[in-house]
Amino acid sequence: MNAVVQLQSVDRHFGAVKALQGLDLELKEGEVLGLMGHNGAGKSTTMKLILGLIQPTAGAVRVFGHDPSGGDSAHLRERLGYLPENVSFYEQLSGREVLHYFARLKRVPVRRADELLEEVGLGHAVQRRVRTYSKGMRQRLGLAQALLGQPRLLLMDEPTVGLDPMATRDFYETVDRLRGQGVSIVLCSHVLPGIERHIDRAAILGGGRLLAEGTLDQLRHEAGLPQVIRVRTTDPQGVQRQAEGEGFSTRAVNGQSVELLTGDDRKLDALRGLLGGSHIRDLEWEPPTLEHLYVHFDKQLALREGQS
Ligand SMILES: Nc1ncnc2c1ncn2[C@@H]1O[C@H](COP(=O)(O)OP(=O)(O)OP(=O)(O)O)[C@@H](O)[C@H]1O
Repeated sequence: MNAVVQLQSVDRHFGAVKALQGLDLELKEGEVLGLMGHNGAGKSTTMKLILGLIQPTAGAVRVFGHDPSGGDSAHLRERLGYLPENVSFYEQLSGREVLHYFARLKRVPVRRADELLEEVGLGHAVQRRVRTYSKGMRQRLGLAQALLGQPRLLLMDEPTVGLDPMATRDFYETVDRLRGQGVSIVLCSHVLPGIERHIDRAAILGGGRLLAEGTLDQLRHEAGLPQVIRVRTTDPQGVQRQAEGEGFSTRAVNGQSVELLTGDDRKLDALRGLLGGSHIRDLEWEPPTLEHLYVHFDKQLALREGQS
């Protein structure tokens, strides 16, 4: 698979501020990357570098094999869709007028703009002025704008902020569909609710550096966080005794449930031991979520900074 985006040893300084230091990042065709990080971690700077809006202080940025701020930038932008964090439009125009305007800029037939307005669920409000739109409606209009022109690379900053649960679900369906069509996507955020199933890899930035990067499984492996098996039981003390006898850590929860903590290597042993008992009424297994992993890697950064 070809690399659509490639950042090699990228530094970006703003005066004394080292916004990015030695960043290596790659995105392949049809891949969805979640770019995570705390406020000021360097996410927007990374997006701006990929968009060619700014240049690296050191290192190289390549998008479809070209320098995004070089001579091919106009051509590259036709293959790019961007949803900025704070979408703002001409307030006096209607939703349709706004999207027609962007369609002309991107040389896309306005008919496509009308279809997109329907697809993002704004069909009923196309004639209304944007200044009457709610936050979620503006976000939907931003999405439609980003999707104009069938981009092959989509960069989205906090795409689900302001969207209600149905719109969030629709958004992820769109992400899945585009991924199926080979579009490469960067979803940039702190941590987005429900994002796990829709990304191939996550990259966690902190203090301008890449703290961790990989599939969810790779990140779980690297973090080595315990998996939690929560058991509802008629005999919590008995379950705790047995599990601890087998070498697992446990904790009691609300007198009816027990949580058993296990590493990935002993997960099946733990489950077998529990299912062999007769007092189990229900069982839930909770592997570390992306949010747990994010907190873990971010804490490690804080610890390192505390030590230095
Ligand atoms: N134009 C600029 N001038 C000076 N400093 C800047 C500029 N742009 C970004 N920075 C600094 O670079 C660092 C990274 O900023 P960036 O906007 O990339 O973070 P972010 O991860 O997108 O944060 P947030 O989640 O708050 O949007 C911050 O310390 C920020 O203050």
